[in-house]
Amino acid sequence: MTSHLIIATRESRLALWQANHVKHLLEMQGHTVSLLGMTTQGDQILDQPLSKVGGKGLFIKELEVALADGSAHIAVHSLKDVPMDLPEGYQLACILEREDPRDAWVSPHFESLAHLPEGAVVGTSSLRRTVLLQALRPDLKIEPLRGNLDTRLRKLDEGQYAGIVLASAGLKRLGLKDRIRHAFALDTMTPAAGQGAIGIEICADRQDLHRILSSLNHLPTAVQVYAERGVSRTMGGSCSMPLAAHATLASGQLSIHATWGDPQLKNTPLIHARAQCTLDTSAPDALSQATDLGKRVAQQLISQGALAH
Ligand SMILES: NCc1[nH]cc(CCC(=O)O)c1CC(=O)O
Repeated sequence: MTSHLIIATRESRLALWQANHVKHLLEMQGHTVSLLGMTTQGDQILDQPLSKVGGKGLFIKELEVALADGSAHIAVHSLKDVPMDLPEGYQLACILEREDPRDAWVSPHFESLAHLPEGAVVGTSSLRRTVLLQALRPDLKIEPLRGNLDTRLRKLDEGQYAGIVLASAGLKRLGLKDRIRHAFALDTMTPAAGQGAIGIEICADRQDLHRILSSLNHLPTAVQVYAERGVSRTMGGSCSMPLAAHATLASGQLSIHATWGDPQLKNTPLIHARAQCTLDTSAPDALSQATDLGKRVAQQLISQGALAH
């Protein structure tokens, strides 16, 4: 049976690209789909880092209200912006195949971090990117940079920064791949949990929508990002914790690497942990096995001195 589906989305160019991508996938299955564009608090408060104004939930609350009052059926999110625990009554119905999860170095004049002069200014408001950059180049001056991708690129082009760090996935989706000087190595600029993946949220009581969306679920991506999110959940991670987690799945082995940095940005060394397990993605409990692996890696971080919230 086909349905008419309304997608709630933020109105940044990246959010609209992602919503239109989901629209297209659903239309290929015979559904008719329209978009409901919305502005969220996260889009409006631009003068402060997210870690100060209340974090990830800010980008999705208005969309959840639209789901609850029936003005939309599904909400499309960058998974990275979705809190670990959704409010009561909401669930993630599916995870789409992940784009490049790596962070990208973007700079008009400098090929890489190694080419930056002593004390150069790098733009990012992410605590994770800040501690990872400081570990690579303690001399750099990290300055805040917020706004959607176009805004951040404009600020870079105005000359306020020698370079900035952005998610490769967003740049590629918006046709801005040429702005990427190089993608950072996964083991030194480890991405945020879920980076590059798209998650679709529904009201938990809508089994009909769950069935429709389950056909869009990409299981290998789902187990990887559930493992990554397992780390964040166990650490009580939010944007106020410098936490990185990246999982890979190859030949039935799920491997994860997580990094924790001091949120006070003291020059304490980063804490790393790794773990792996064999995983049959077709097992009914594959996602909870993946989450458990993430939990295990988080406990290793904690046993080495990382502070959970
Ligand atoms: N925090 C904002 C945000 N949320 C998702 C992406 C990029 C796309 C993705 O990770 O899926 C970005 C921009 C960035 O981090 O550069």
